Amino acid sequence: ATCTHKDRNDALHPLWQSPLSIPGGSRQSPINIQWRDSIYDPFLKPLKICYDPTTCLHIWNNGYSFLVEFDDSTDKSIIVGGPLENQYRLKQFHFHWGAINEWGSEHTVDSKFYPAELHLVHWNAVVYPTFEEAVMEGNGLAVIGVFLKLGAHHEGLQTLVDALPAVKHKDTVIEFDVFDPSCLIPSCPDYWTYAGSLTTPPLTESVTWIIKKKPIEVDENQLEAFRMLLFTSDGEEEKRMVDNFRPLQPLMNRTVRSSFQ
Ligand SMILES: CCCCNCC(=O)NCCc1ccc(S(N)(=O)=O)cc1
Ligand SMILES: [Zn+2]
Repeated sequence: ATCTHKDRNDALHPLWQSPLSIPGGSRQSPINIQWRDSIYDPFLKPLKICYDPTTCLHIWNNGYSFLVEFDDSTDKSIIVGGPLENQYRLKQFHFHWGAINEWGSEHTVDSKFYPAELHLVHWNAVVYPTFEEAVMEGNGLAVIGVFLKLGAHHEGLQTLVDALPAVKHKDTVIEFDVFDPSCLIPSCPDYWTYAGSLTTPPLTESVTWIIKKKPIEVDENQLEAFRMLLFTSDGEEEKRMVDNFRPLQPLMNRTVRSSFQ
């Protein structure tokens, strides 16, 4: 039988077979953001993003997505402000996407899916000695989510897309030594924020989510380039890396705040 819309997540990749959420999980991600239910918080500060492009290290295919990893041994690439009490160090960014443009993002806005979503992952090195420890703590991580929509060609993304054939298979890596991820973040300062979790194992409830209101535009060829990556290693039966997003999780007792009216 072919995968229907409902089954696609459960059948395609065991990782995303969700037991709804982890037992006892009260702040799981992703969620649907109902725009009219979000609450404007005038005390939210603007988010300050200061990245040093030379901290970029490499791109690797970890079998779930492709990650661009950064040297997080100093405070050279950080974010501060917004809903955050401390500054957070950039560790990596990655994407989630669909097999077709109708779906692919992890978060939805008023139940609308985008074809893809970018996650910029930061950790609280002020309070915790390592990323691994921060992953286990309620205020350990801050992830900026940016929606991708089908539209104009994205120049900045293209340098990344050009490198993807070199990381087609799981566990392949390529050096990538200068890239400024700010070029992937919309200039509009508006965002939603809520307390959530990692959307892949270990699914820990350690993430302050900062979801940008405005999407970035990418073209069809750039989305197709994501879809030619593989979940599988070289020599295994090929499985295209698509639909690597987790199903929506219950809001439970949470509010989503907005930085804008
Ligand atoms: C090499 C062994 C290290 C294990 N320890 C590393 C680890 O726990 N990593 C968790 C990584 C992760 C997962 C999901 C997101 S998302 N999609 O929520 O932004 C962000 C980051
Ligand atoms: Zn992610």
